Amino acid sequence: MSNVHVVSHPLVQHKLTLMRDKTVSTKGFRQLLNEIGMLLAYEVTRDLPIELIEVETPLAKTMQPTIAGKKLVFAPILRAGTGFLDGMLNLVPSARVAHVGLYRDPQTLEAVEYYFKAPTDVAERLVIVMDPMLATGNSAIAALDRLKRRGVRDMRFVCLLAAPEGVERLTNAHPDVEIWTAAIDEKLNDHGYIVPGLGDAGDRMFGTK
Ligand SMILES: O=P(O)(O)OC[C@H]1O[C@H](OP(=O)(O)OP(=O)(O)O)[C@H](O)[C@@H]1O
Ligand SMILES: O=c1cc[nH]c(=O)[nH]1
Ligand SMILES: [Mg+2]
Repeated sequence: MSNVHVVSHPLVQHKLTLMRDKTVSTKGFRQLLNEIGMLLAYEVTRDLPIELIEVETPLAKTMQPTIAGKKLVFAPILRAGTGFLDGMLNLVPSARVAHVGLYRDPQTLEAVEYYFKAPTDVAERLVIVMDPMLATGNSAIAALDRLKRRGVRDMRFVCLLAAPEGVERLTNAHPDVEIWTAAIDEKLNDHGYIVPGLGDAGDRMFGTK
């Protein structure tokens, strides 16, 4: 799957293994997600274009690299996507933020929108959409659809865990959007949960179950 980048960095893999453990505390889970967010931000920005600009050091004028091209928007899918946000903003503090409020209907597994707020110039930016879980793909597809309706043309999707079904559906629905994930797990269960997975990311982050 050429659209998909599995981030195999040992730090990411180690932290993900810790997060899967059902005995990890809410505090620990949130902290790990934040740390992995930072590492995934590093990976998803790895190929950003650079250009040379002139800088004057105390010793000489010199041409040195700086990030060129579109500015960034981070777009967490509420709620669980916000778990990545602080870590990502630590690396790119000047990024703007778009909030995409979606919940997955537990019966139909359809994504239901309840909030959307994006920077006015979002269409001119590179948008990194983030959500720890890519299960059926319904939420990710709905978020990308919504941002495309706002005119966004350049997007990347970052998650922690994906199910093969979600990767396939997202890739078919949005072949122009590349995916970064720390792992692709075995399957979805009958309730649309990723197996072995890590359970319900939002509930584990916020202690709501
Ligand atoms: O690929 P899908 O089948 O759409 O499933 C993934 C979605 O499910 C979870 O959100 P949930 O609806 O539980 O909301 P929450 O983040 O507020 O807990 C998760 O954070 C994703 O957004
Ligand atoms: O395994 C899953 C699937 C959807 N949402 C989650 O939080 N976990
Ligand atoms: Mg949830």
